[in-house]
Amino acid sequence: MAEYSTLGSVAVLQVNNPPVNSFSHHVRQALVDGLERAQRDPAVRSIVIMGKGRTFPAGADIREFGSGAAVKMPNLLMVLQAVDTCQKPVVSAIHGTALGGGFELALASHYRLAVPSARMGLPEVHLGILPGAGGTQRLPRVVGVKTAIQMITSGQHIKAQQALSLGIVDKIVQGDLLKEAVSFARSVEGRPVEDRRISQKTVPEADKVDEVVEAARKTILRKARGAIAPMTCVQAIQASVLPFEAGMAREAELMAFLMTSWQAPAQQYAFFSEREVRRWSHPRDKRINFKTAKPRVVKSVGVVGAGTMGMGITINLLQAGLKVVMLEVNKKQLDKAVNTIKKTLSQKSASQKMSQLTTAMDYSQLRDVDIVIEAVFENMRLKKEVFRKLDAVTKPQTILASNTSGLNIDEIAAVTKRPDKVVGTHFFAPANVMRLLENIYGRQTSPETVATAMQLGVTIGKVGVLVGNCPGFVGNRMLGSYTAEAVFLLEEGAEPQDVDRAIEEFGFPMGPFRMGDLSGTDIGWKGRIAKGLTTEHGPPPATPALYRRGNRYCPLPDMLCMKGRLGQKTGAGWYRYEPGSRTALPDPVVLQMIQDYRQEHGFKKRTISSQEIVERCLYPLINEGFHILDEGIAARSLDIDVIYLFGYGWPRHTGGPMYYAERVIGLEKLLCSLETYSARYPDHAHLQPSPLLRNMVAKGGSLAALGTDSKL
Ligand SMILES: C/C=C(\C)C(=O)SCCNC(=O)CCNC(=O)[C@H](O)C(C)(C)COP(=O)(O)OP(=O)(O)OC[C@H]1O[C@@H](n2cnc3c(N)ncnc32)[C@H](O)[C@@H]1OP(=O)(O)O
Repeated sequence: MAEYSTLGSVAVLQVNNPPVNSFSHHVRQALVDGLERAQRDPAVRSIVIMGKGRTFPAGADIREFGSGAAVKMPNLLMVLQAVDTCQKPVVSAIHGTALGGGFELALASHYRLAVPSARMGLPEVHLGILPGAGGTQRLPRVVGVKTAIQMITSGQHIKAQQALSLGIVDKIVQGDLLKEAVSFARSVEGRPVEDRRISQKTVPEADKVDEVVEAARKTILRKARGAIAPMTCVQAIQASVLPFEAGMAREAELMAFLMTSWQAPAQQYAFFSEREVRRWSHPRDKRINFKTAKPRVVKSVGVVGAGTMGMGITINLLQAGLKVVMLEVNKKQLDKAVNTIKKTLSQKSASQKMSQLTTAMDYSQLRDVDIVIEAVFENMRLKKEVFRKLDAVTKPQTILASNTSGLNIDEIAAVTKRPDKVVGTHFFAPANVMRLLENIYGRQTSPETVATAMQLGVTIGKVGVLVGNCPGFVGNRMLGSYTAEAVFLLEEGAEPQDVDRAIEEFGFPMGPFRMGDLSGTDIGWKGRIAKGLTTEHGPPPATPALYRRGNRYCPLPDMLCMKGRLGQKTGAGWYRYEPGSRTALPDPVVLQMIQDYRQEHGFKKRTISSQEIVERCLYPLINEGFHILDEGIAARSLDIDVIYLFGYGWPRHTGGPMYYAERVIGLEKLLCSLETYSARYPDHAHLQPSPLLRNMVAKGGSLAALGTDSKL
């Protein structure tokens, strides 16, 4: 609701709809009623609108989308029209986050005040829609088309000070917002409101709009990678040079197009899933969950290993205000890491944050920390050695976490006397940037330990997802079938750039080969050597070239590594790189290597369509997701989707692999395609449809229902 009160001549409307004061139907109704009441009351000469509790309205109620409540009158447009055309000055007083419809409400007001900590913006693009309550028409009238495009297509929030510089906010107020707003409202009483109406202004430099739009188009199309909302936002902004009513009509038309697209619900699903993962449960025992398990307090963290991952994790922990003891046995590496950490932390807070960091070369210095995150090389023997030492030196309550990307947590835990306090915390590189934290539940991990790892994720600003223990966990296990199929495509006739192009056109920031070059082609190679699938000098003795342990195997990635082509770091991998450049250039040497290989093994080169590339790479990945759900490694399909959205660059506008499978491809079609491909390639095991997928197609049922139905 919106609470109505008066303070002398000022009517105050306070939106009260926790947690974020969104514009649910009852709020819209209360605002319209409040405005009418204020208009009617001769004693009222000005109106203040603000939010109660933590924030100014953060936009429309996204939970209403697609339901009757969203279209129930009055809609938001009517509320904003009432504000804009009000005869008495309306002042929006902003604190917290004025987002989406909330920011649009502020723009429809005649004056805007903000506290210094306030932030504002139009993030609708992240929900697959556009600011459809006049945001695409009013914002350019204040800041110009170029800035409006930047703000609306990025969805970024800006701070109060920047809003002031851009002319969005009239004044930044210190102290009590209500008091300040009421006093400001009094000061503008009696002044004409006509020239305060943004809707009646014209767009600055309107004659240059086509030029600006054209310049923005290329960048936006490249960045959007298949998402339709960003460019549709631009089209709406372009219409802001028309008379206001005509621009609003165009905005409404484009909004209707986006609202009815398949991408909007996918992005709204992504929004809620990102938050839903916080309500975790044990994948196989739903009685153990975020409500029943209590985390331990974590104030200090040990990090073992000062390589790329250890360094990134340390930065992340320091940024969150935690005390860190970073252990590295190699002094040179330790010094290098400290320098990099210092440089990476923001200038403003570097010295304060660095004072929270202790470096160590001796394990005994980790004795008092609350949790240790091991981030040494991905090698079981080494990890076991580290865990034995940690178990010996740390206090009994200390939780021991491994940043393994796929090794067996139970095997690591077994070398300690506290397997209940061992957990997997899989960070993604760069660890101080990537939002995903895949937490792994071992067989003996206690609920308290899991709750602590999940809470630590929240503390350090990660999106934490809890999964069970299996090789590669969820993310890398699914990725395995994707990369395997990508190299099989090379055998048949595709070139690395064909595969990458198709996957990037689908929406990934990078295809598998460019990604391989970035992370280092030797990472997978070392893993295959460790598993005995290959050696540093070629296939193990007496191994058929194209098979390992009965499974189809493509040795092309091993051959690449044997040539010393380890990716960007060696200037050559699947592509070549000019010195100092990260641009992947197709390399005749690699193409020849692939061609020779095809000839040697009797593969006949054929042209492979982008559609086949996408299906062959992504369908097995999704299929593995069904296996994972079936085995209870992930509790819900949304957990898998969030892992892929936040850790693997899966395009957000498709909702994530499992959402995409069910809502966009359709399970029946997915099954049919997998059956077709597996009939064509009977020895590609990952193309064999999962029993769960077959079952769901045969019996019906949704992935969402699967997540909420406890298997126990
Ligand atoms: C047409 C369309 C129009 C006019 C629009 O306005 S579209 C909506 C535009 N606004 C947004 O996209 C804002 C979305 N919300 C956020 O960015 C953040 O929630 C926040 C910055 C406002 C607050 O962040 P934080 O403090 O981290 O809190 P959470 O993100 O965890 O959110 C708390 C709970 O509130 C729910 N929520 C948030 N925004 C909305 C909303 N607009 N409608 C409905 N519900 C919303 C969110 O899901 C959390 O719920 P729980 O998970 O706690 O149940």
